Amino acid sequence: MDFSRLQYLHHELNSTAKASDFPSTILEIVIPGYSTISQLALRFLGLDIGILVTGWVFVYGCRTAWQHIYALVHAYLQEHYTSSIEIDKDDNLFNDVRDWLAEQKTIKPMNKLKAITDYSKKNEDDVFDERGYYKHKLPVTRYEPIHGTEELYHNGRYFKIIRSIKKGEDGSGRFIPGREVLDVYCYGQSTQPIKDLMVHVKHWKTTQAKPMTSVYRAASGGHWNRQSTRPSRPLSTVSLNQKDKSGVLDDINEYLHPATARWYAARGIPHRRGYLFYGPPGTGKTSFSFALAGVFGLRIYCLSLNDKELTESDLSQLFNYLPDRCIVLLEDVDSAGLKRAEEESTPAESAEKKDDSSTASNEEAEEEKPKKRSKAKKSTCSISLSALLNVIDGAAAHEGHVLIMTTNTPESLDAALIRPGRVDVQVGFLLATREQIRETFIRMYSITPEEQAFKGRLAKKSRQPSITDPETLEDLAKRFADQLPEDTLSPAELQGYLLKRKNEPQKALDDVAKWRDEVMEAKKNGKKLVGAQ
Ligand SMILES: Nc1ncnc2c1ncn2[C@@H]1O[C@H](COP(=O)(O)OP(=O)(O)OP(=O)(O)O)[C@@H](O)[C@H]1O
Repeated sequence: MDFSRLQYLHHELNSTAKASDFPSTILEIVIPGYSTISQLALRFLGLDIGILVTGWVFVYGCRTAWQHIYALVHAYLQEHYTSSIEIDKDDNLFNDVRDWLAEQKTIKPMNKLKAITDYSKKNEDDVFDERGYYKHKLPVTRYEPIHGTEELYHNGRYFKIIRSIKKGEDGSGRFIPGREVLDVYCYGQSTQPIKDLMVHVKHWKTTQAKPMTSVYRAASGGHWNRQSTRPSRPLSTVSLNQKDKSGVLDDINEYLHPATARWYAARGIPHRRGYLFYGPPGTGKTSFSFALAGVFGLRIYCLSLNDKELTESDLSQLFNYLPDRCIVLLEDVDSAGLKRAEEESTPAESAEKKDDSSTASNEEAEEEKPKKRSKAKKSTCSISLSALLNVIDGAAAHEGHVLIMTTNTPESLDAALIRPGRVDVQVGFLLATREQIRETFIRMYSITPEEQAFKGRLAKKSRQPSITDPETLEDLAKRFADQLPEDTLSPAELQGYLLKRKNEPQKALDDVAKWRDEVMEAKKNGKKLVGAQ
Protein backbone atom coordinates (compact mmCIF):
# COMPACT_ATOMS: atom_id res chain seq x y z
CA MET A 1 0.00 0.00 0.00
CA ASP A 2 1.24 3.49 -0.82
CA PHE A 3 1.29 5.15 2.61
CA SER A 4 3.13 8.24 1.36
CA ARG A 5 0.12 9.08 -0.85
CA LEU A 6 -2.25 8.80 2.08
CA GLN A 7 0.00 10.95 4.25
CA TYR A 8 0.06 13.57 1.53
CA LEU A 9 -3.72 13.65 1.26
CA HIS A 10 -4.04 13.94 5.01
CA HIS A 11 -1.55 16.81 5.09
CA GLU A 12 -3.36 18.49 2.19
CA LEU A 13 -6.69 18.26 3.98
CA ASN A 14 -5.27 19.54 7.25
CA SER A 15 -3.64 22.53 5.61
CA THR A 16 -6.87 23.54 3.83
CA ALA A 17 -9.25 22.80 6.72
CA LYS A 18 -11.20 25.68 8.13
CA ALA A 19 -10.77 25.92 11.89
CA SER A 20 -13.78 24.30 13.51
CA ASP A 21 -15.67 25.96 16.33
CA PHE A 22 -15.22 22.83 18.35
CA PRO A 23 -11.85 21.54 19.45
CA SER A 24 -11.42 18.88 16.80
CA THR A 25 -8.50 17.33 18.66
CA ILE A 26 -10.92 16.26 21.42
CA LEU A 27 -13.33 14.80 18.88
CA GLU A 28 -10.44 13.09 17.18
CA ILE A 29 -9.77 11.25 20.44
CA VAL A 30 -13.45 10.24 20.83
CA ILE A 31 -14.04 9.43 17.13
CA PRO A 32 -10.77 8.33 15.49
CA GLY A 33 -10.52 9.78 11.96
CA TYR A 34 -12.95 12.58 12.78
CA SER A 35 -10.77 15.40 11.40
CA THR A 36 -10.22 13.56 8.11
CA ILE A 37 -13.96 12.93 7.74
CA SER A 38 -14.88 16.52 8.60
CA GLN A 39 -12.34 17.93 6.11
CA LEU A 40 -13.55 15.58 3.38
CA ALA A 41 -17.16 16.70 4.10
CA LEU A 42 -16.06 20.33 3.93
CA ARG A 43 -14.14 19.92 0.74
CA PHE A 44 -16.60 17.79 -1.25
CA LEU A 45 -19.99 18.74 0.33
CA GLY A 46 -19.24 22.17 1.70
CA LEU A 47 -20.61 20.97 5.07
CA ASP A 48 -18.93 21.96 8.32
CA ILE A 49 -19.57 18.94 10.59
CA GLY A 50 -17.92 20.79 13.48
CA ILE A 51 -20.92 23.18 13.73
CA LEU A 52 -23.37 20.25 13.70
CA VAL A 53 -21.40 18.35 16.33
CA THR A 54 -21.02 21.47 18.50
CA GLY A 55 -24.80 22.05 18.33
CA TRP A 56 -25.54 18.45 19.18
CA VAL A 57 -23.12 18.45 22.12
CA PHE A 58 -24.72 21.66 23.37
CA VAL A 59 -28.27 20.25 23.22
CA TYR A 60 -27.15 16.97 24.80
CA GLY A 61 -25.38 18.86 27.59
CA CYS A 62 -28.47 20.97 28.32
CA ARG A 63 -30.70 17.89 28.39
CA THR A 64 -28.41 16.00 30.74
CA ALA A 65 -28.13 19.03 33.01
CA TRP A 66 -31.94 19.39 33.03
CA GLN A 67 -32.41 15.73 33.86
CA HIS A 68 -29.93 16.02 36.66
CA ILE A 69 -31.57 19.16 38.10
CA TYR A 70 -35.03 17.57 37.72
CA ALA A 71 -33.89 14.44 39.56
CA LEU A 72 -32.41 16.54 42.37
CA VAL A 73 -35.55 18.70 42.72
CA HIS A 74 -37.77 15.64 42.50
CA ALA A 75 -35.76 13.80 45.16
CA TYR A 76 -35.87 16.89 47.37
CA LEU A 77 -39.64 17.30 46.94
CA GLN A 78 -40.15 13.59 47.51
CA GLU A 79 -38.11 13.74 50.67
CA HIS A 80 -39.66 16.87 52.11
CA TYR A 81 -43.02 17.44 50.41
CA THR A 82 -44.52 14.04 49.66
CA SER A 83 -46.15 11.48 51.90
CA SER A 84 -46.52 7.80 51.25
CA ILE A 85 -48.21 4.69 52.55
CA GLU A 86 -46.98 1.16 51.85
CA ILE A 87 -49.41 -1.71 51.33
CA ASP A 88 -48.15 -5.25 51.67
CA LYS A 89 -49.20 -8.00 49.26
CA ASP A 90 -50.70 -10.02 52.11
CA ASP A 91 -53.02 -7.22 53.07
CA ASN A 92 -56.54 -7.24 51.63
CA LEU A 93 -56.10 -3.64 50.59
CA PHE A 94 -53.40 -4.66 48.12
CA ASN A 95 -55.89 -6.47 45.88
CA ASP A 96 -58.49 -3.77 46.38
CA VAL A 97 -56.14 -0.97 45.30
CA ARG A 98 -54.80 -3.07 42.43
CA ASP A 99 -58.32 -3.81 41.14
CA TRP A 100 -59.40 -0.20 41.57
CA LEU A 101 -56.30 1.01 39.76
CA ALA A 102 -56.99 -1.27 36.83
CA GLU A 103 -60.26 0.63 36.29
CA GLN A 104 -58.80 4.13 36.58
CA LYS A 105 -57.68 6.46 33.85
CA THR A 106 -54.02 7.08 34.55
CA ILE A 107 -52.00 10.06 33.36
CA LYS A 108 -49.87 7.92 31.07
CA PRO A 109 -51.70 4.77 30.00
CA MET A 110 -49.67 1.68 30.79
CA ASN A 111 -48.46 -0.09 27.70
CA LYS A 112 -47.17 -3.09 29.62
CA LEU A 113 -49.81 -5.18 31.37
CA LYS A 114 -49.93 -8.57 33.01
CA ALA A 115 -52.67 -10.97 31.87
CA ILE A 116 -54.18 -13.07 34.67
CA THR A 117 -56.67 -15.87 34.26
CA ASP A 118 -59.24 -15.09 36.90
CA TYR A 119 -60.90 -18.31 38.03
CA SER A 120 -62.93 -16.44 40.64
CA LYS A 121 -64.91 -14.54 38.02
CA LYS A 122 -66.51 -17.18 35.88
CA ASN A 123 -68.31 -16.20 32.77
CA GLU A 124 -71.75 -17.30 33.93
CA ASP A 125 -73.74 -16.23 30.92
CA ASP A 126 -74.94 -18.87 28.59
CA VAL A 127 -73.11 -21.81 30.17
CA PHE A 128 -75.65 -24.42 29.07
CA ASP A 129 -75.98 -25.83 25.61
CA GLU A 130 -79.26 -26.44 23.83
CA ARG A 131 -79.68 -29.84 25.56
CA GLY A 132 -79.31 -28.20 28.96
CA TYR A 133 -75.79 -29.59 29.56
CA TYR A 134 -73.17 -27.46 31.17
CA LYS A 135 -70.49 -26.36 28.74
CA HIS A 136 -67.27 -25.20 30.31
CA LYS A 137 -66.45 -21.62 29.40
CA LEU A 138 -62.97 -20.25 29.64
CA PRO A 139 -62.41 -18.20 32.78
CA VAL A 140 -62.26 -14.45 32.40
CA THR A 141 -58.90 -12.87 31.62
CA ARG A 142 -58.04 -9.89 33.78
CA TYR A 143 -55.31 -7.36 33.01
CA GLU A 144 -53.39 -5.59 35.68
CA PRO A 145 -50.42 -3.23 35.69
CA ILE A 146 -47.05 -4.90 35.75
CA HIS A 147 -44.46 -3.71 38.31
CA GLY A 148 -43.89 -0.03 37.76
CA THR A 149 -45.34 3.38 38.35
CA GLU A 150 -48.88 4.61 37.79
CA GLU A 151 -49.80 8.27 38.11
CA LEU A 152 -53.33 9.56 38.29
CA TYR A 153 -55.54 12.34 39.54
CA HIS A 154 -58.33 11.50 41.94
CA ASN A 155 -60.71 14.24 43.12
CA GLY A 156 -58.28 16.77 41.65
CA ARG A 157 -55.32 15.42 43.61
CA TYR A 158 -52.19 13.86 42.16
CA PHE A 159 -51.26 10.31 43.30
CA LYS A 160 -48.41 8.10 42.32
CA ILE A 161 -48.63 4.35 42.94
CA ILE A 162 -45.53 2.20 42.59
CA ARG A 163 -45.77 -1.58 42.54
CA SER A 164 -42.46 -3.26 43.34
CA ILE A 165 -40.72 -6.10 45.11
CA LYS A 166 -38.99 -5.04 48.31
CA LYS A 167 -36.21 -6.92 49.97
CA GLY A 168 -35.09 -6.44 53.50
CA GLU A 169 -35.89 -7.34 57.06
CA ASP A 170 -39.12 -7.80 58.89
CA GLY A 171 -39.67 -6.24 62.30
CA SER A 172 -37.90 -9.05 64.14
CA GLY A 173 -34.69 -8.73 62.15
CA ARG A 174 -35.38 -11.74 59.90
CA PHE A 175 -34.37 -11.35 56.28
CA ILE A 176 -37.33 -11.46 53.92
CA PRO A 177 -36.39 -12.71 50.44
CA GLY A 178 -38.74 -10.37 48.60
CA ARG A 179 -42.27 -9.17 49.20
CA GLU A 180 -44.48 -7.37 46.80
CA VAL A 181 -45.71 -3.96 47.89
CA LEU A 182 -47.65 -1.00 46.62
CA ASP A 183 -46.36 2.43 47.63
CA VAL A 184 -48.95 5.17 47.32
CA TYR A 185 -47.55 8.72 47.17
CA CYS A 186 -49.15 12.14 47.23
CA TYR A 187 -47.78 15.68 47.50
CA GLY A 188 -47.88 17.31 50.89
CA GLN A 189 -46.66 16.43 54.34
CA SER A 190 -49.83 14.68 55.43
CA THR A 191 -50.82 11.12 54.61
CA GLN A 192 -54.49 12.07 55.04
CA PRO A 193 -55.20 12.28 51.26
CA ILE A 194 -53.89 8.71 50.88
CA LYS A 195 -55.98 7.53 53.81
CA ASP A 196 -59.02 9.18 52.20
CA LEU A 197 -58.16 7.43 48.97
CA MET A 198 -58.01 4.08 50.80
CA VAL A 199 -61.45 4.74 52.32
CA HIS A 200 -62.70 5.47 48.81
CA VAL A 201 -61.15 2.24 47.47
CA LYS A 202 -62.71 0.19 50.26
CA HIS A 203 -66.08 1.75 49.61
CA TRP A 204 -65.65 1.08 45.89
CA LYS A 205 -64.84 -2.54 46.69
CA THR A 206 -67.96 -3.04 48.82
CA THR A 207 -70.14 -1.72 46.03
CA GLN A 208 -68.36 -4.03 43.60
CA ALA A 209 -68.74 -7.37 45.23
CA LYS A 210 -70.56 -9.26 47.94
CA PRO A 211 -68.87 -9.65 51.31
CA MET A 212 -65.80 -11.81 51.15
CA THR A 213 -63.85 -13.70 53.76
CA SER A 214 -60.10 -14.01 53.48
CA VAL A 215 -58.70 -17.32 54.62
CA TYR A 216 -55.10 -17.60 55.75
CA ARG A 217 -53.20 -20.81 56.44
CA ALA A 218 -50.02 -21.37 58.37
CA ALA A 219 -47.06 -21.93 56.08
CA SER A 220 -43.77 -23.49 57.05
CA GLY A 221 -41.36 -21.02 58.56
CA GLY A 222 -43.99 -19.42 60.76
CA HIS A 223 -45.73 -17.26 58.17
CA TRP A 224 -49.38 -16.89 57.23
CA ASN A 225 -50.24 -17.32 53.57
CA ARG A 226 -53.47 -16.06 52.14
CA GLN A 227 -55.11 -19.22 50.86
CA SER A 228 -58.25 -17.75 49.35
CA THR A 229 -60.75 -14.96 49.46
CA ARG A 230 -64.21 -16.43 49.15
CA PRO A 231 -67.77 -15.11 49.43
CA SER A 232 -68.74 -15.01 53.10
CA ARG A 233 -70.95 -17.89 54.15
CA PRO A 234 -74.31 -16.59 55.39
CA LEU A 235 -74.93 -17.59 58.99
CA SER A 236 -78.41 -18.76 58.07
CA THR A 237 -76.89 -21.59 56.01
CA VAL A 238 -75.46 -23.24 59.12
CA SER A 239 -77.99 -25.19 61.10
CA LEU A 240 -77.38 -25.07 64.78
CA ASN A 241 -79.84 -24.60 67.60
CA GLN A 242 -80.84 -20.96 67.81
CA LYS A 243 -79.78 -20.59 71.44
CA ASP A 244 -76.16 -21.61 70.74
CA LYS A 245 -76.05 -19.66 67.50
CA SER A 246 -77.18 -16.35 68.96
CA GLY A 247 -75.28 -17.03 72.19
CA VAL A 248 -71.94 -17.24 70.35
CA LEU A 249 -72.85 -14.35 68.07
CA ASP A 250 -73.70 -12.03 70.98
CA ASP A 251 -70.67 -13.13 72.95
CA ILE A 252 -68.23 -12.39 70.10
CA ASN A 253 -70.03 -9.14 69.34
CA GLU A 254 -69.62 -8.01 72.93
CA TYR A 255 -65.98 -9.12 72.99
CA LEU A 256 -65.11 -7.24 69.79
CA HIS A 257 -66.71 -3.99 70.93
CA PRO A 258 -63.96 -1.36 71.40
CA ALA A 259 -65.32 -0.51 74.86
CA THR A 260 -64.78 -4.13 75.93
CA ALA A 261 -61.05 -3.94 75.21
CA ARG A 262 -60.85 -0.84 77.45
CA TRP A 263 -62.91 -2.61 80.12
CA TYR A 264 -60.51 -5.57 80.12
CA ALA A 265 -57.48 -3.27 80.20
CA ALA A 266 -58.86 -1.24 83.12
CA ARG A 267 -59.20 -4.42 85.17
CA GLY A 268 -55.89 -5.93 84.11
CA ILE A 269 -57.58 -8.86 82.39
CA PRO A 270 -55.95 -10.02 79.12
CA HIS A 271 -58.30 -9.27 76.23
CA ARG A 272 -58.81 -12.80 74.91
CA ARG A 273 -61.77 -15.05 74.32
CA GLY A 274 -61.69 -18.73 73.51
CA TYR A 275 -64.39 -21.00 72.09
CA LEU A 276 -64.45 -24.77 71.84
CA PHE A 277 -66.62 -26.28 69.12
CA TYR A 278 -66.89 -30.01 69.62
CA GLY A 279 -68.88 -32.76 68.00
CA PRO A 280 -68.77 -35.59 65.46
CA PRO A 281 -67.25 -35.03 62.00
CA GLY A 282 -69.41 -33.11 59.54
CA THR A 283 -71.64 -31.35 62.04
CA GLY A 284 -70.73 -27.77 61.07
CA LYS A 285 -67.90 -26.68 63.39
CA THR A 286 -65.74 -25.32 60.57
CA SER A 287 -68.71 -23.97 58.63
CA PHE A 288 -69.94 -22.02 61.66
CA SER A 289 -66.45 -20.56 62.25
CA PHE A 290 -66.29 -19.32 58.64
CA ALA A 291 -69.81 -17.90 58.85
CA LEU A 292 -68.83 -16.00 62.02
CA ALA A 293 -65.81 -14.54 60.20
CA GLY A 294 -68.20 -13.31 57.50
CA VAL A 295 -70.62 -11.75 60.01
CA PHE A 296 -67.90 -9.73 61.74
CA GLY A 297 -65.87 -9.03 58.59
CA LEU A 298 -62.85 -10.72 60.13
CA ARG A 299 -60.13 -12.65 58.42
CA ILE A 300 -59.78 -16.26 59.46
CA TYR A 301 -56.40 -17.82 60.25
CA CYS A 302 -56.46 -21.62 60.14
CA LEU A 303 -53.93 -23.79 61.84
CA SER A 304 -53.83 -27.54 62.31
CA LEU A 305 -51.77 -28.99 65.11
CA ASN A 306 -51.49 -32.19 63.09
CA ASP A 307 -49.23 -30.40 60.63
CA LYS A 308 -45.99 -32.36 61.00
CA GLU A 309 -43.81 -29.47 59.85
CA LEU A 310 -45.12 -27.07 62.45
CA THR A 311 -42.53 -26.33 65.12
CA GLU A 312 -43.02 -24.62 68.46
CA SER A 313 -41.10 -21.54 67.34
CA ASP A 314 -43.29 -21.39 64.18
CA LEU A 315 -46.35 -21.56 66.39
CA SER A 316 -45.27 -18.67 68.57
CA GLN A 317 -44.26 -16.63 65.52
CA LEU A 318 -47.60 -17.31 63.84
CA PHE A 319 -49.44 -15.94 66.87
CA ASN A 320 -47.12 -12.91 66.93
CA TYR A 321 -48.01 -12.14 63.33
CA LEU A 322 -51.77 -12.08 63.91
CA PRO A 323 -53.56 -8.82 63.21
CA ASP A 324 -55.42 -7.04 65.99
CA ARG A 325 -58.84 -8.48 65.27
CA CYS A 326 -59.27 -11.82 63.54
CA ILE A 327 -60.48 -15.37 64.07
CA VAL A 328 -57.88 -18.05 64.74
CA LEU A 329 -59.23 -21.49 63.93
CA LEU A 330 -57.23 -24.20 65.66
CA GLU A 331 -58.50 -27.35 64.01
CA ASP A 332 -58.64 -30.83 65.55
CA VAL A 333 -57.09 -29.70 68.78
CA ASP A 334 -57.31 -33.12 70.38
CA SER A 335 -54.53 -35.05 71.99
CA ALA A 336 -53.61 -36.62 68.63
CA GLY A 337 -51.54 -33.61 67.76
CA LEU A 338 -49.99 -32.79 71.10
CA LYS A 339 -46.79 -34.04 72.57
CA ARG A 340 -47.50 -34.76 76.21
CA ALA A 341 -45.15 -34.86 79.16
CA GLU A 342 -45.56 -38.63 79.60
CA GLU A 343 -44.47 -39.16 76.00
CA GLU A 344 -41.22 -37.38 76.63
CA SER A 345 -40.03 -40.17 78.93
CA THR A 346 -36.37 -41.03 79.30
CA PRO A 347 -34.88 -44.06 77.47
CA ALA A 348 -34.57 -45.86 80.82
CA GLU A 349 -38.27 -45.40 81.45
CA SER A 350 -39.05 -46.65 77.98
CA ALA A 351 -36.98 -49.75 78.54
CA GLU A 352 -38.76 -50.35 81.84
CA LYS A 353 -42.11 -50.09 80.13
CA LYS A 354 -40.88 -52.53 77.48
CA ASP A 355 -39.91 -55.08 80.13
CA ASP A 356 -43.27 -54.76 81.82
CA SER A 357 -45.11 -55.35 78.62
CA SER A 358 -43.06 -58.44 77.77
CA THR A 359 -44.21 -60.10 80.99
CA ALA A 360 -47.85 -59.30 80.40
CA SER A 361 -50.11 -61.98 79.09
CA ASN A 362 -51.06 -62.06 75.43
CA GLU A 363 -54.61 -61.18 76.34
CA GLU A 364 -53.50 -58.07 78.17
CA ALA A 365 -51.26 -57.16 75.29
CA GLU A 366 -54.22 -57.35 72.93
CA GLU A 367 -56.20 -55.10 75.25
CA GLU A 368 -53.36 -52.62 75.34
CA LYS A 369 -53.17 -52.33 71.55
CA PRO A 370 -55.71 -49.59 71.00
CA LYS A 371 -54.19 -47.53 73.79
CA LYS A 372 -50.77 -47.91 72.25
CA ARG A 373 -52.07 -46.93 68.88
CA SER A 374 -53.57 -43.81 70.31
CA LYS A 375 -50.31 -43.03 72.06
CA ALA A 376 -48.40 -43.51 68.83
CA LYS A 377 -50.82 -41.07 67.29
CA LYS A 378 -49.98 -38.52 69.95
CA SER A 379 -46.57 -37.80 68.54
CA THR A 380 -47.73 -36.85 65.06
CA CYS A 381 -46.57 -33.31 65.65
CA SER A 382 -43.82 -31.64 67.52
CA ILE A 383 -45.97 -29.20 69.48
CA SER A 384 -46.11 -29.76 73.21
CA LEU A 385 -49.16 -28.93 75.28
CA SER A 386 -47.15 -26.37 77.25
CA ALA A 387 -46.10 -24.59 74.03
CA LEU A 388 -49.72 -24.44 72.93
CA LEU A 389 -50.89 -23.11 76.29
CA ASN A 390 -48.13 -20.53 76.12
CA VAL A 391 -49.28 -19.06 72.80
CA ILE A 392 -52.90 -19.13 73.92
CA ASP A 393 -52.48 -17.24 77.15
CA GLY A 394 -48.81 -16.95 78.08
CA ALA A 395 -47.52 -13.66 79.46
CA ALA A 396 -46.59 -12.38 75.99
CA ALA A 397 -49.51 -13.99 74.17
CA HIS A 398 -51.35 -12.05 71.46
CA GLU A 399 -54.59 -10.30 72.43
CA GLY A 400 -57.71 -9.18 70.61
CA HIS A 401 -58.28 -12.23 68.45
CA VAL A 402 -61.13 -14.72 68.69
CA LEU A 403 -59.75 -18.20 69.27
CA ILE A 404 -61.88 -21.10 68.08
CA MET A 405 -60.70 -24.63 68.74
CA THR A 406 -62.46 -27.59 67.16
CA THR A 407 -62.37 -31.23 68.11
CA ASN A 408 -64.19 -34.47 67.45
CA THR A 409 -63.12 -35.93 70.80
CA PRO A 410 -63.65 -33.38 73.59
CA GLU A 411 -63.22 -36.08 76.22
CA SER A 412 -59.59 -36.55 75.18
CA LEU A 413 -58.68 -32.91 75.72
CA ASP A 414 -56.37 -31.99 78.53
CA ALA A 415 -58.24 -30.19 81.31
CA ALA A 416 -55.62 -27.44 81.22
CA LEU A 417 -56.43 -26.64 77.60
CA ILE A 418 -60.09 -26.02 78.20
CA ARG A 419 -60.06 -24.39 81.60
CA PRO A 420 -61.94 -21.05 81.80
CA GLY A 421 -59.77 -18.26 80.49
CA ARG A 422 -58.58 -20.46 77.66
CA VAL A 423 -61.99 -21.72 76.63
CA ASP A 424 -64.78 -19.41 77.72
CA VAL A 425 -67.65 -20.84 75.69
CA GLN A 426 -68.19 -24.46 74.68
CA VAL A 427 -70.61 -25.35 71.90
CA GLY A 428 -71.61 -28.90 71.13
CA PHE A 429 -72.41 -29.70 67.50
CA LEU A 430 -74.76 -32.63 67.35
CA LEU A 431 -75.97 -35.05 64.77
CA ALA A 432 -79.01 -33.71 62.94
CA THR A 433 -82.27 -33.26 64.84
CA ARG A 434 -85.57 -33.55 63.00
CA GLU A 435 -85.81 -29.79 62.81
CA GLN A 436 -82.30 -29.58 61.31
CA ILE A 437 -83.18 -32.23 58.73
CA ARG A 438 -86.24 -30.24 57.72
CA GLU A 439 -84.24 -26.99 57.55
CA THR A 440 -81.50 -28.61 55.47
CA PHE A 441 -84.10 -29.89 52.99
CA ILE A 442 -85.73 -26.48 52.63
CA ARG A 443 -82.38 -24.70 52.31
CA MET A 444 -81.32 -27.09 49.58
CA TYR A 445 -84.40 -26.62 47.40
CA SER A 446 -85.61 -23.08 48.04
CA ILE A 447 -84.57 -20.39 45.63
CA THR A 448 -82.54 -17.52 47.06
CA PRO A 449 -83.27 -13.92 45.99
CA GLU A 450 -79.95 -13.90 44.14
CA GLU A 451 -80.91 -17.01 42.19
CA GLN A 452 -84.30 -15.47 41.52
CA ALA A 453 -82.59 -12.49 39.88
CA PHE A 454 -80.38 -14.78 37.85
CA LYS A 455 -83.23 -17.13 36.95
CA GLY A 456 -84.36 -15.20 33.89
CA ARG A 457 -81.12 -15.86 32.12
CA LEU A 458 -80.67 -19.49 33.06
CA ALA A 459 -84.17 -20.81 33.44
CA LYS A 460 -84.58 -21.74 29.81
CA LYS A 461 -81.65 -24.10 29.73
CA SER A 462 -80.54 -25.01 33.22
CA ARG A 463 -82.21 -27.48 35.53
CA GLN A 464 -83.98 -25.71 38.34
CA PRO A 465 -85.78 -27.38 41.25
CA SER A 466 -89.11 -28.52 39.88
CA ILE A 467 -90.97 -27.44 43.03
CA THR A 468 -90.66 -23.83 43.98
CA ASP A 469 -93.92 -23.24 45.79
CA PRO A 470 -93.02 -22.69 49.51
CA GLU A 471 -96.00 -24.55 50.88
CA THR A 472 -95.35 -27.67 48.82
CA LEU A 473 -91.69 -27.50 49.79
CA GLU A 474 -92.58 -27.24 53.50
CA ASP A 475 -94.78 -30.29 53.15
CA LEU A 476 -92.07 -32.30 51.35
CA ALA A 477 -89.49 -31.24 53.94
CA LYS A 478 -91.69 -32.40 56.81
CA ARG A 479 -92.38 -35.77 55.17
CA PHE A 480 -88.68 -36.16 54.41
CA ALA A 481 -87.64 -35.37 58.02
CA ASP A 482 -90.29 -37.72 59.43
CA GLN A 483 -88.70 -40.64 57.60
CA LEU A 484 -85.24 -40.14 59.09
CA PRO A 485 -84.06 -40.96 62.61
CA GLU A 486 -82.99 -38.13 64.88
CA ASP A 487 -79.43 -37.74 66.19
CA THR A 488 -78.03 -40.38 63.86
CA LEU A 489 -76.97 -38.62 60.67
CA SER A 490 -74.54 -35.76 60.39
CA PRO A 491 -75.59 -32.64 58.45
CA ALA A 492 -72.71 -33.44 56.07
CA GLU A 493 -74.22 -36.89 55.33
CA LEU A 494 -77.62 -35.33 54.69
CA GLN A 495 -76.09 -32.69 52.49
CA GLY A 496 -74.27 -35.38 50.51
CA TYR A 497 -77.53 -37.28 49.92
CA LEU A 498 -79.49 -34.22 48.88
CA LEU A 499 -76.73 -32.93 46.62
CA LYS A 500 -77.09 -36.09 44.55
CA ARG A 501 -80.71 -35.03 43.94
CA LYS A 502 -80.02 -31.34 43.82
CA ASN A 503 -82.92 -30.32 41.64
CA GLU A 504 -85.29 -33.17 42.47
CA PRO A 505 -86.94 -32.69 45.87
CA GLN A 506 -89.63 -35.25 45.05
CA LYS A 507 -87.00 -37.85 44.16
CA ALA A 508 -85.11 -37.06 47.38
CA LEU A 509 -88.30 -37.89 49.27
CA ASP A 510 -88.99 -41.02 47.21
CA ASP A 511 -85.48 -42.47 47.68
CA VAL A 512 -85.03 -41.58 51.31
CA ALA A 513 -86.39 -44.76 52.90
CA LYS A 514 -84.02 -46.98 50.91
CA TRP A 515 -81.05 -44.73 51.68
CA ARG A 516 -81.96 -44.59 55.39
CA ASP A 517 -82.10 -48.38 55.67
CA GLU A 518 -78.73 -48.81 53.97
CA VAL A 519 -77.07 -46.13 56.06
CA MET A 520 -78.45 -47.56 59.29
CA GLU A 521 -77.31 -51.04 58.30
CA ALA A 522 -73.84 -49.74 57.45
CA LYS A 523 -73.60 -47.85 60.75
CA LYS A 524 -74.69 -50.93 62.68
CA ASN A 525 -71.98 -53.01 61.02
CA GLY A 526 -69.36 -50.31 61.37
CA LYS A 527 -69.06 -50.01 57.59
CA LYS A 528 -67.97 -46.72 56.15
CA LEU A 529 -69.21 -47.26 52.60
CA VAL A 530 -72.90 -47.16 51.78
CA GLY A 531 -74.37 -48.76 48.67
CA ALA A 532 -77.35 -46.46 48.19
CA GLN A 533 -76.32 -42.83 47.94
N1 LIG B 1 -74.72 -27.69 60.93
C1 LIG B 1 -74.53 -27.59 59.62
N2 LIG B 1 -75.24 -26.71 58.89
C2 LIG B 1 -75.05 -26.60 57.58
N3 LIG B 1 -74.17 -27.34 56.88
C3 LIG B 1 -73.44 -28.23 57.54
C4 LIG B 1 -73.60 -28.41 58.95
N4 LIG B 1 -72.75 -29.36 59.32
C5 LIG B 1 -72.09 -29.75 58.25
N5 LIG B 1 -72.50 -29.09 57.17
C6 LIG B 1 -72.00 -29.27 55.80
O1 LIG B 1 -71.13 -30.39 55.81
C7 LIG B 1 -69.86 -30.10 55.29
C8 LIG B 1 -68.78 -30.33 56.36
O2 LIG B 1 -69.02 -29.42 57.42
P1 LIG B 1 -67.88 -28.87 58.38
O3 LIG B 1 -66.54 -28.96 57.73
O4 LIG B 1 -68.30 -27.56 58.90
O5 LIG B 1 -67.94 -29.95 59.54
P2 LIG B 1 -66.97 -30.11 60.79
O6 LIG B 1 -67.85 -30.31 61.96
O7 LIG B 1 -66.00 -29.00 60.84
O8 LIG B 1 -66.25 -31.46 60.40
P3 LIG B 1 -64.85 -32.04 60.93
O9 LIG B 1 -64.98 -32.30 62.39
O10 LIG B 1 -64.66 -33.29 60.15
O11 LIG B 1 -63.82 -31.01 60.63
C9 LIG B 1 -69.90 -28.69 54.81
O12 LIG B 1 -70.00 -28.71 53.40
C10 LIG B 1 -71.16 -28.09 55.42
O13 LIG B 1 -71.82 -27.29 54.47
